[in-house]
Amino acid sequence: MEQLILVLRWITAGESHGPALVALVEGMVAGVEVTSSDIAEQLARRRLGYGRGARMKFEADKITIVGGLRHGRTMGGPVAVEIGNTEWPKWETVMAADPVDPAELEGSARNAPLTRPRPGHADYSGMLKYGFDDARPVLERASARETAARVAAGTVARNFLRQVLGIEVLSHVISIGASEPYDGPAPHYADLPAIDESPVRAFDPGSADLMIAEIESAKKDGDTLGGVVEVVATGVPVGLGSHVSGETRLDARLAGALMGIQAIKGVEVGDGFTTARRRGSQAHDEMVPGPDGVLRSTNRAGGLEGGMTNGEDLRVRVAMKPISTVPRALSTVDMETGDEAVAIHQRSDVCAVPAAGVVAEAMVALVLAQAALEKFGGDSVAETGDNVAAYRKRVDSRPPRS
Ligand SMILES: Cc1cc2nc3c(=O)[nH]c(=O)nc-3n(C[C@H](O)[C@H](O)[C@H](O)COP(=O)(O)O)c2cc1C
Ligand SMILES: C=C(O[C@@H]1CC(C(=O)O)=C[C@@H](OP(=O)(O)O)[C@H]1O)C(=O)O
Repeated sequence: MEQLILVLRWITAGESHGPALVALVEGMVAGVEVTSSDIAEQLARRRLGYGRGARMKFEADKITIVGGLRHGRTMGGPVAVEIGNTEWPKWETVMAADPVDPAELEGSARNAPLTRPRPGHADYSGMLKYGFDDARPVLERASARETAARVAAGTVARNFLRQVLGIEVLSHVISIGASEPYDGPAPHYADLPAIDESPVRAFDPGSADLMIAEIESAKKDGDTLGGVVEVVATGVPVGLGSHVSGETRLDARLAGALMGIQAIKGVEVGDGFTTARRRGSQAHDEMVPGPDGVLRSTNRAGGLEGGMTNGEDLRVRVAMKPISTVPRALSTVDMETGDEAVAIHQRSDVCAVPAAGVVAEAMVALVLAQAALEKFGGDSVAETGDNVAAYRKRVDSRPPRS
């Protein structure tokens, strides 16, 4: 019989303009408190942000918990969440699952084939790879609407991390476009409500003003922007991940999950690229004995050494490229005629960096929850919690104190 290894896994399904998205989380222990309002709250955070397009204003995220929860707690089976697209009635014909009469598709711009691929989006490569004459089936799944499902899945992980390990995950925007990057201290979880209040999800109001000015200027010019977001996880125990192989290194797993977010083009762990320019004496986080164990005065490593967490706060940054549906449309080639053309540009976000931060939190939470379940095992919050407590006791006693 095939061996089943059930550590945490997640998957999403659904299209941007289909009836719904679905998120499935398998391998979560029983007893984690999760409610539909917890998921709704996280989804609402993803919709925030100055620079998002028209769709975010009129579309609501309609949640249905399909399985895995009873009376606000996980039961140990897969958690399935459906997020309805409230725009669906407008797309019922063009996105119908069953065959439609071609006559029904005629006469509506919405139903016309999309043959002018957007540089920077998945349209061109997807049309060639999958053999489509129309970019619709490619963009429907490439669209970052899918990130709503990831945030729903991430809510299960973040609730587990909070309840069993006391880990909190937050994010804040470092820069948008060419705005001067924020370089002050990393925020704490208690700062998250203020960050979410900021129209660009920035920690520092001065940096926020610069980001807003960038967005306004890009919008006026019919242009789009990317930016940089930092994710911070606090309360992380030492020893998640492993040094023993490339695929078990937690930095590699975090980078893979974060690069899997639409439009993310770079991941930096701790001071990353800045550290590459430093001398060793200025690059690492020296250790001194403290009353409760080893102390570090800096956290340039972002809480990761040798592919393992080192007990400091985890800090990772992602670089998002500018939105590829540029209103001042880019040059492309019409795939039907071979002629010069301008790319599809009906509507779009100008900048989705603040939302990408919430998605990045979800991915970090899922990877941390997976690493924690691998390390601590268990089938219930109580059992995993006991394992965590025993491990914490063991590591807290080292080194010996005088
Ligand atoms: C939260 C979020 C919102 C996005 N909104 C848009 C959008 O409105 N228009 C667009 O063209 N791309 C948008 N994108 C980016 C595209 O999904 C992305 O560029 C596309 O999938 C190709 O990215 P890739 O090169 O990383 O695969 C968004 C990305 C994220 C993370
Ligand atoms: C719908 C969401 O993001 C969408 C992501 C997206 C893209 O190409 O990635 C394109 C836009 O959709 P549309 O082309 O329908 O206007 C965004 O609104 C969402 O985040 O919920």
